[in-house]
Amino acid sequence: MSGNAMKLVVVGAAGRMGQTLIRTIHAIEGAEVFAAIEREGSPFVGRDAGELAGLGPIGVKITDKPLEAFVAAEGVLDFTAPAASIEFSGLAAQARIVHVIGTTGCSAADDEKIKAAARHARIVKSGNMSLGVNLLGVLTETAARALGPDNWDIEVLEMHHKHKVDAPSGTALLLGNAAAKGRGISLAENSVRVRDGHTGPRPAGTIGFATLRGGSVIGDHSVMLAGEGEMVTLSHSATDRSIFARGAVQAALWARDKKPGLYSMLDVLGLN
Ligand SMILES: NC(=O)C1=CN([C@@H]2O[C@H](COP(=O)(O)OP(=O)(O)OC[C@H]3O[C@@H](n4cnc5c(N)ncnc54)[C@H](OP(=O)(O)O)[C@@H]3O)[C@@H](O)[C@H]2O)C=CC1
Ligand SMILES: O=C(O)C1=N[C@H](C(=O)O)C[C@H](O)C1
Repeated sequence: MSGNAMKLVVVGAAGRMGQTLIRTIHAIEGAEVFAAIEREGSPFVGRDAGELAGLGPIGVKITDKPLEAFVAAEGVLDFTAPAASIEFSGLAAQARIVHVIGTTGCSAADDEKIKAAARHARIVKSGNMSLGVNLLGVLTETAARALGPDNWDIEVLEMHHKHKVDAPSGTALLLGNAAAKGRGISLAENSVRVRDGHTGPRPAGTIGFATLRGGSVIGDHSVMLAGEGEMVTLSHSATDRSIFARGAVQAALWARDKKPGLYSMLDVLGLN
């Protein structure tokens, strides 16, 4: 670890992404696991974060005191749940630090609160922190713009592990938004999120979503552009959660010298 290593707090440190983040930060020269947080009453409070993540002890005990950790740190990596991420964004604003939010399933009202916190915190939020998916978003926007709505129908298909609690996935919505941007329309006004029973024919110009859940799938996404007699499919398959963790650390390092504001992974990766 270098003397200038960025001091990072991992919230939700015992979760699937929390443990992956601990391992990833530990392996990166320019970053340091400064603190690890779980909720009050969690059985993991008091445990060594490295030991829990399979690294062996790293001398960082999991606590339930986020503000104490934030005021002495430079950034927080947050893959938890919407209510928790809103609370953490307020604390990151108080501490004037970087807040990287990977949490999905936030409502429009949640996003407004995060935007308000970004007046004082440097927040990077994305439904997917991987380079591959963000490139897929750019390709989706280009394809949607080139093919147009008259003869091409767009469907976004995703599959995740059986523990996932939100649908469609944050990535599916990111890709749907990219398609909508390519077409110059609003996703909220043109999406079909559920189909069941006698649905009637497909409304022209809509963007459809289909959700599959099962097993241990880390995250598979396809954007299908279906035309008359042909189909273009753009896909991404995640085979290791470290792709999200590496992206989150890259986002924190990128935001270290930025002004307060709300940024996306497209800003971090220079794809905007
Ligand atoms: N943007 C991206 O690239 C990615 C986003 N994600 C998203 O990240 C989120 C987490 O996913 P995953 O790791 O699989 O989920 P997990 O359920 O495995 O982990 C979430 C962790 O956060 C903890 N937590 C919840 N609330 C709080 C709180 N108030 N304070 C402290 N800790 C809290 C949970 O504790 P407890 O169990 O006690 O509730 C749990 O340990 C999801 O929204 C998922 O969609 C996942 C991968 C990539
Ligand atoms: O919950 C997950 O696991 C994942 N969530 C993110 C999403 O909702 O898109 C990103 C990734 O696909 C894994």
